[in-house]
Amino acid sequence: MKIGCPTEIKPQEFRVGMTPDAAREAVLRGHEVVIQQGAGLGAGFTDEDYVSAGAAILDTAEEIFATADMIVKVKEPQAVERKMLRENQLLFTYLHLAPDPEQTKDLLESGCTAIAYETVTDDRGGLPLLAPMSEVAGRLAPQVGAYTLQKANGGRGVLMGGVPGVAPAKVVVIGGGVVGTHAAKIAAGMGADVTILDRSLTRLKYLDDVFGRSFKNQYSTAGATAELVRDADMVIGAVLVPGAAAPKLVSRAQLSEMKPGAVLVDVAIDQGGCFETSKATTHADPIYEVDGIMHYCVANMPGAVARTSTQALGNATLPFMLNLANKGWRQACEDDPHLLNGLNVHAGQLTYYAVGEALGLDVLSPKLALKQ
Ligand SMILES: NC(=O)C1=CN([C@@H]2O[C@H](COP(=O)(O)OP(=O)(O)OC[C@H]3O[C@@H](n4cnc5c(N)ncnc54)[C@H](O)[C@@H]3O)[C@@H](O)[C@H]2O)C=CC1
Ligand SMILES: CC(=O)C(=O)O
Ligand SMILES: [Mg+2]
Repeated sequence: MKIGCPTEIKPQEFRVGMTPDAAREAVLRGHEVVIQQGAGLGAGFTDEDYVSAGAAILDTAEEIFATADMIVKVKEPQAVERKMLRENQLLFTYLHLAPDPEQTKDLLESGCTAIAYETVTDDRGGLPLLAPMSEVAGRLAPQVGAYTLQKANGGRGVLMGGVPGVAPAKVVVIGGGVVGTHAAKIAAGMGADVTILDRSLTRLKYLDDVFGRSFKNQYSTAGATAELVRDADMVIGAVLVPGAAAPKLVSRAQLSEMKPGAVLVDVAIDQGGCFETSKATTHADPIYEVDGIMHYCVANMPGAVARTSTQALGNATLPFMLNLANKGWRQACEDDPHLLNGLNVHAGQLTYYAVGEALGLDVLSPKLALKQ
């Protein structure tokens, strides 16, 4: 198979879909790998690194999209990229279609087959291709939140860990999955007073067993959330209902009850955000204010630490990418129901129920898509 990896073009996105190591693994299995010139530079990989791994370098994205059987990326294809996708071409990347009707329409029109990293599953109920970026975004959230809390950045001027004689910042993390757990670990490590909310008791029990007293946890109800948010210096939004738009858990009206200069970090923004006032921002202009509350809502947070993120994502996608290349998408998905769960679009039809529900579109069963 010919595998193509273009340069990411989303603003301030420095990750790349394939590392030189991933390219080498594909070449060793007899595949042809084409990388867009300079695609790896943002993550610290030169064209020479890819050539040493056996890949070929092409000058433009047009050439990559025109020749590759499978496109491996990081972020959802942008409008100009969607125009280059072809019928029968396989796209393997993050998509986040539920909050994105325009992208969905373009992918359906392209006739491509699209497997979304964020809906591939594993046999422990996890999301193995979302997890590495959730780890990164979770660990980044208190870091960017702490910066936003600084007075000059619009925040309350509160130090995460406080100092002897002065209380630390109160951090509330809504959602105790991968993002939330990593966020809580780092925030607690910075000395903050941290509480995680989740609506899964099993998850809360796990957090309690593993993390003991380093942070508190509470069952997520509207009442508990409102009370904690009112008193918080920083709220980190980390919920997920897989494939679906994020539930709105903090309303605009609640902002007026919060402390002026408190910070909301909405990591769940790539699924539409879990605060009513969230709108996606970029690394170039990440922070905005609503009713005196600072919002950080960057939809591709891991791009800020592109090298760490590219390596972490590459480790997770590699076995799936190799299976897709070795067997073709149909056989690979037939053999692995977890990979089939990643199928979101095939030949003009949606194949993921939660996306169909969010966008009011018909869905073809993924199992039937395998036959088409
Ligand atoms: N902005 C960015 O750059 C990035 C965003 N993300 C996003 O972060 C979000 C979280 O991802 P993960 O932690 O990997 O998901 P996860 O599935 O590991 O955890 C989500 C948690 O939310 C909980 N939850 C669901 N509804 C809830 C509610 N109403 N109240 C409290 N808890 C609730 C679930 O029980 C689960 O424990 C996703 O939307 C993901 O796409 C992930 C990585 C990067
Ligand atoms: C998860 C995701 O969308 C990202 O890492 O950008
Ligand atoms: Mg994202």
